[in-house]
Amino acid sequence: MDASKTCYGGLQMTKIAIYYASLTGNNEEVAEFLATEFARYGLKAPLTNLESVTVDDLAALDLAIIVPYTYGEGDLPEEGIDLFNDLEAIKLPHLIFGVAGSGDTCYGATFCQAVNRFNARLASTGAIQGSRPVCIDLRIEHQDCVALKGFVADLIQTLKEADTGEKAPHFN
Ligand SMILES: Cc1cc2nc3c(=O)[nH]c(=O)nc-3n(C[C@H](O)[C@H](O)[C@H](O)COP(=O)(O)O)c2cc1C
Repeated sequence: MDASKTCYGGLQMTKIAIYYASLTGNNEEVAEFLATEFARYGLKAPLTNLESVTVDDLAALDLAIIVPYTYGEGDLPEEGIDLFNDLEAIKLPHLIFGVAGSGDTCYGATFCQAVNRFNARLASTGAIQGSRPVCIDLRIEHQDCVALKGFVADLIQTLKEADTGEKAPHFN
C-alpha cells in the first residue's frame, strides 16, 4: 500500500519529533527508518539528538518518539539522562509518545532496558502511549522493519483517535 495515498490530511499540522541517541549508528538508523516511514504517510518527523532535548520541547509536541541505545548494565544513554530525570517532575497528558531502540541481546536481562525505562518514565507523566515499545537486536533486519512499520502505524492511529476523539488510546 502506498500510505501517502491514504487520507491523513487532518494530521498534517501535527507536531512530531524523533529524538535519538546513537554511538555507533544503529539507533541513528532506527531513527532514520522511522522518519522515512512517517514521510510515507505525508508526515514530517524531524530527527534531533537527545542531548539537546528538554521537557519544554516535549510539551510543545503532539507526538514524541524516543530512540535510545542502552549502555553499561541496562543504563540510559548519557545524552538522555537529564531529560529522563526532568520527566519525573512533569505531567504531559496531551503528549502521545512511542519508544523504540537498538540494544544487544548478548546483555541478557538488560537488553534494551533504556527503551523500557523511557517508556515507563513517559507513561508516568500521564502521556499517552501510542504503541508498544520496539526493541531491536543491533542493526535493523527484515523483522525489525515490519515491527517499526507497525509501530508507526499504531502511533498514527493513536494520533487520529486523539484528533477525532474516536476512542480511548489502547496501549496504557
Ligand atoms: C559498554 C557497553 C554496554 C552495553 N550495555 C548494554 C545493555 O546493558 N543492554 C543492551 O541491550 N545493550 C547494551 N549495549 C549494546 C548497545 O546498546 C548496542 O550495541 C546498540 O545497538 C548500540 O546502539 P548505537 O549503534 O546507536 O550506539 C552495550 C554496549 C556497550 C559498548
